[in-house]
Amino acid sequence: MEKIHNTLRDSPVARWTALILLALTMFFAYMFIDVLAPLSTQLETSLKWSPDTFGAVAGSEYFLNVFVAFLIFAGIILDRIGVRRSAILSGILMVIGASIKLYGISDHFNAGGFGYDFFNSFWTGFPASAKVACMGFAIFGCGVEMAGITVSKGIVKWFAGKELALAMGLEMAIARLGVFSVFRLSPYLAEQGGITLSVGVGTLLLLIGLLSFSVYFFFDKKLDSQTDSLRTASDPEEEFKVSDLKAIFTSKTFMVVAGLCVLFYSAIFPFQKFATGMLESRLGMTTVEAGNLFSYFPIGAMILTPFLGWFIDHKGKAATMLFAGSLLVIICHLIFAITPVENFTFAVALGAIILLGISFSLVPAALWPSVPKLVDNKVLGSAYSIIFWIQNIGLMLTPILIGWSLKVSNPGVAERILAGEDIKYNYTVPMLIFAAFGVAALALAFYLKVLDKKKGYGLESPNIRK
Ligand SMILES: N[C@@H](Cc1c[nH]cn1)C(=O)NCC(=O)O
Repeated sequence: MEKIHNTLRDSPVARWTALILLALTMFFAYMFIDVLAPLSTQLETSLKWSPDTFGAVAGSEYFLNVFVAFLIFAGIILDRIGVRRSAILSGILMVIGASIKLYGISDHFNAGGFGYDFFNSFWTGFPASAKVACMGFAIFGCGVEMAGITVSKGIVKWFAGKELALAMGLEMAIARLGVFSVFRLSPYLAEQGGITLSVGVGTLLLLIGLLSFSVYFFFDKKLDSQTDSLRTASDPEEEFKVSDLKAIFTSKTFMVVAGLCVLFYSAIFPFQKFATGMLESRLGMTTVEAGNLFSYFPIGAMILTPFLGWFIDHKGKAATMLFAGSLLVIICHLIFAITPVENFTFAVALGAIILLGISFSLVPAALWPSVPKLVDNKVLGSAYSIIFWIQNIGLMLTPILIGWSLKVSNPGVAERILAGEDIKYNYTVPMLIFAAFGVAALALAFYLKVLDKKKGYGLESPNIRK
């Protein structure tokens, strides 16, 4: 049979190359998200960032997305201007935000450089370095979340009806590799040239990411021109209208998925920021050792996610995976929270980290490819942006809550560390809070299974139809 109607997405080489270009930027973006995560101890001694300051900086990534609702606009922008332009815009935002954060923690700024006096003149309990870092991280956060929804819509554009979940799984695997790399690299770089070197390298890598998005731009343009020329007058592309968003907000199932997403991810991403400190404290390790141990978490997720993506493409069972992943997150956080000191060995910690890695494969592999089953393609960018927006509320508040709970459940410890004493925080209360998020996510995962069975969304069905 002669093949007609071929576009670039029908060529495996072209669509996998497009995926690699998108994923490479996300690799660098995820590195930057956690570049300070393994350095909480150094930040406390060198820049006087107490746990609540550290938590606030971690949460600041989401400030503009949540309060200015940038993510909602980002979804509308994406649905209006398309994947390639949205990718470039998000890449530029990431580079600008990262550069501001780098300036805030730099020796130059903290030795009285431009703007220091101003940022040091108000709310003196919060260091000037942290204020500028928050500003930069908030702008970076707009970029990274916009990039996240853009990449998701981009993958659907290239892989719908093909290896969609596998492609999404691979993109996430590459992002997890970024987290693994930064947990290894950041403490090492900080040891060699200080925290500025770690953040400086992270910023430079984001520039390379922007370059990768720029190359993707041309692939996307070519695909669009081919798709447009194949489109017939009787089959015009459906125009996006803001009023279409009503269907998303009024879908109960969509809201359950969004709720599950915010609860699950609140037990994961904010935990990444505190995990190194927790392991240092519970196992009496150095920062480098704790960073190395925790790096098995993203590696576990990296290995498993594409396989689970393949499984969902061919066999389905996404809703069951969401349930299993939520259950595992509870077990792991409870292990960290309540295992007695004498039983909390390296092996126990490693086992819990690997289990958490499995959980972090099950939920993302199942969640993101399920969204196109719940909404129309013309509002897909907005659907991802609304889920990310709801997720960002949790990701913003949780590190603040955890930093605060760590401080109040350890009265006087921050002051004694600042005075030079070598003592550690007790992480029981923060870890119980993380476990509680898991319990709530499990309840929603169960409800989602019930809804799917009743309404037949096909969440348990394979993506590839034979
Ligand atoms: N919100 C995005 C991107 C992100 C990563 N860390 C903080 N924000 C997201 O959740 N992506 C999905 C994933 O599983 O990485």
